[in-house]
Amino acid sequence: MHNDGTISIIVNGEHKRVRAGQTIAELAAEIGLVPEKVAVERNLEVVPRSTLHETKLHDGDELEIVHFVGGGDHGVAVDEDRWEVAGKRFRSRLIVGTGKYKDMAQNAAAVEASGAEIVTVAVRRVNVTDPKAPMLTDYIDPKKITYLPNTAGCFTAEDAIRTLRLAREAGGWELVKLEVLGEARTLYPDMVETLRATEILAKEGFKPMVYCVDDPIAAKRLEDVGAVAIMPLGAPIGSGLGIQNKVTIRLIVEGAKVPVLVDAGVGTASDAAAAMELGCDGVLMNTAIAEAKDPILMAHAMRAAVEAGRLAYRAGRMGKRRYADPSSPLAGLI
Ligand SMILES: CC(=O)[C@@H](O)[C@H](O)COP(=O)(O)O
Repeated sequence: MHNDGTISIIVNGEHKRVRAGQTIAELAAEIGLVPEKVAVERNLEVVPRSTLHETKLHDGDELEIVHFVGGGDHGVAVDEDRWEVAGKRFRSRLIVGTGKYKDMAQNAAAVEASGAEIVTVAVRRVNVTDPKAPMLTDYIDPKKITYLPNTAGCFTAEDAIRTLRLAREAGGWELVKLEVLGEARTLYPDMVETLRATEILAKEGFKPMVYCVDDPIAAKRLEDVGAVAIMPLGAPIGSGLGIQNKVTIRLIVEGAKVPVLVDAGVGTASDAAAAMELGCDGVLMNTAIAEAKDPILMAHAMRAAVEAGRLAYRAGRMGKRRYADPSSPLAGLI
């Protein structure tokens, strides 16, 4: 015991001074736990819960005190997790497309089920400005959902820039998704044209999120010329093949100072989870939801997968081993 009437103990690995004669229940309450809902080990021995109110602490005790399952709040701070692009914050890390759906109503229902806060719209194909024709904005409220105009179908920098200038004139959009395709067969991005367009658009005040190859050096160049997000393909657009090169996606994530979102090629929920487990900030997809047998159910699945992948990334996966390792230690078996 110390001169001031306290004793030294270790609680959950941390040194602590407490009043001599204090009970374990009092200590639990002091550290914010409900004594009736804790499990306690003292000096590696389990302390029965029924005795916590009378068991006094001794100098040098080492305690492990935790809320037992069902007793405490094991919730994870999912809701506090946000990502940010060009100064805008979002909770959902899933961006969905607006092509290939049966109709706009089905598209809207899928967006709702996905929990997405951003939809991307091919401004050359989808009507968002002519009130005389069916408008997507009648189904997906632009006050609640951020519209991200994209340049789908553009094969030159000039084409893409012209499309986005028109979009800005019509709807005021500055946060845009740039894609400049190299050829119709593979729909691979033309990186020379993409870099050129990114630089011009950024100088004109646009905030381009840029579809690109899964190449860490190209990603750096894009960032240098003003891309506000890097969007490497997981696999060719509409292929549903899943992430073909996890190594390069991881390298892009490690090197980027702006958000990285896998764009294109996701086929099913595990592909989306894999992208998030690599540390991507989000995933953009269209075909996997729109062409599922039940697009609304798939939108739910994608939402869950993106959230699960993100949680797993934050949690930090265990290391891989070459050989088995027993789940219950074998040492000390009788
Ligand atoms: C780059 C591009 O066009 C993508 O936004 C595409 O629309 C999505 O690709 P998936 O249809 O493969 O999800």
